[in-house]
Amino acid sequence: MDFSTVPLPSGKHTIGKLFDFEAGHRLPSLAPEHKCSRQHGHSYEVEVILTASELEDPGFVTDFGDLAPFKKFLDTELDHHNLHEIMPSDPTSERLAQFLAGWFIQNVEPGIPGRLVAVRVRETERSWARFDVAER
Ligand SMILES: Nc1nc2c(c(=O)[nH]1)N=C([C@H](O)[C@H](O)COP(=O)(O)OP(=O)(O)OP(=O)(O)O)CN2
Ligand SMILES: [Zn+2]
Repeated sequence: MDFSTVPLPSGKHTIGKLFDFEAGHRLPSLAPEHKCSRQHGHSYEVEVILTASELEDPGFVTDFGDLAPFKKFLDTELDHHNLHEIMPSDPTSERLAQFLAGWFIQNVEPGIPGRLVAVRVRETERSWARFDVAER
């Protein structure tokens, strides 16, 4: 069969990569009777989502392997830490997603062709928050 005539539609490529870490937190701004005001921990899952206007050889938005500095940051600075050491205000999933987007843009983006679109943070199997980076 000849597949050379299959048309390639115009559109945008998006990639994502999942990371995880374990950390403790509490949300002190909540009422004392709220369970999340007490110290507790989560197995956090973080997904970074990237796009690029054009693919780099051999057809990547960004080589998944080039996201290794983000994994190193999570492993050394967040894994088995208390998130209050890192974030000044209540470390909700929403704020954590925004903070991680900022760190990624500052420290990983300059060395890769892709641009960060969003960061999704999952605290539990059923709860997640996503921060969408504004158009740049
Ligand atoms: N919008 C948000 N709401 C809540 C956050 C948050 O970051 N953003 N965080 C919490 C707590 O951290 C809590 O640990 C997680 O909440 P919840 O989903 O209620 O956790 P459970 O697994 O215990 O949920 P159940 O459905 O009750 O089992 C609270 N809210
Ligand atoms: Zn929590």
